[in-house]
Amino acid sequence: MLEKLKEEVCRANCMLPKYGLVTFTWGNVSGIDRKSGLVVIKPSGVEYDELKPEDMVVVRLEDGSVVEGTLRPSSDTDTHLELYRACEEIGGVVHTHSRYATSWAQANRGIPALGTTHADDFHGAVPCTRPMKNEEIQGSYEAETGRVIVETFAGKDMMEIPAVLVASHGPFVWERNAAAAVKKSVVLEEVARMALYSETIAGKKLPEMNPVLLDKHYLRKHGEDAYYGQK
Ligand SMILES: O=C(CO)[C@@H](O)[C@@H](O)COP(=O)(O)O
Repeated sequence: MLEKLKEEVCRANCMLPKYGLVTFTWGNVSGIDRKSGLVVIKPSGVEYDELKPEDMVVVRLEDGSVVEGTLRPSSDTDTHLELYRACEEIGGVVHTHSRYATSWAQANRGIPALGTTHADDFHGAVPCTRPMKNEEIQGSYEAETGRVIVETFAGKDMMEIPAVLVASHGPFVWERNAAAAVKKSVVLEEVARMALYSETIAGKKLPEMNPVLLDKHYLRKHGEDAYYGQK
């Protein structure tokens, strides 16, 4: 079942250590097959260098039930599912505890858009969620995490800023497929690092960049009038 997607998702998971986004098994990638309503995700707690496509777990988008796989799915599966349910355009989701993005999350701060490196990929600051309430943490924690993310994006296009920092936790990133979501996670980590350095050099919390420059750079790469790269 979904052999190609399993291969893609397995490969995408193996990219996490390659790009320095994870320590031990602290991250997961999933991908969705919208036609069947099935999600393929990494098994929980398995070392990346041991992962094989056949180890991937297939779950139902509707209720998270496992339809194929002998291993337990990622502990963050319910958060991934909430994101897929909230936005039809999402095809892949990544969660890591990458050092710089997680540091901003632990500071309960979003990553401000300070320059064009950020604007090329994110059409504005990457937000940080509100802190979760005790009843949310004690309830269906992972699903509630997904709901708090979705709440953070109320009235916004999730594909224009395809990342969030969950307060006191870490980043979740989404894109049209699993590989693209990993690539976006690399960019997120890089802009998180740059924003930290920028504020350190300035010695203060910096204001957001000029919105005209933000639009210019974002729209060079996205939308109908994009002209970056080759046709
Ligand atoms: O948040 C954590 C650990 O605190 C998890 O995201 C991380 O270890 C990955 O877990 P899984 O191996 O995907 O279950």
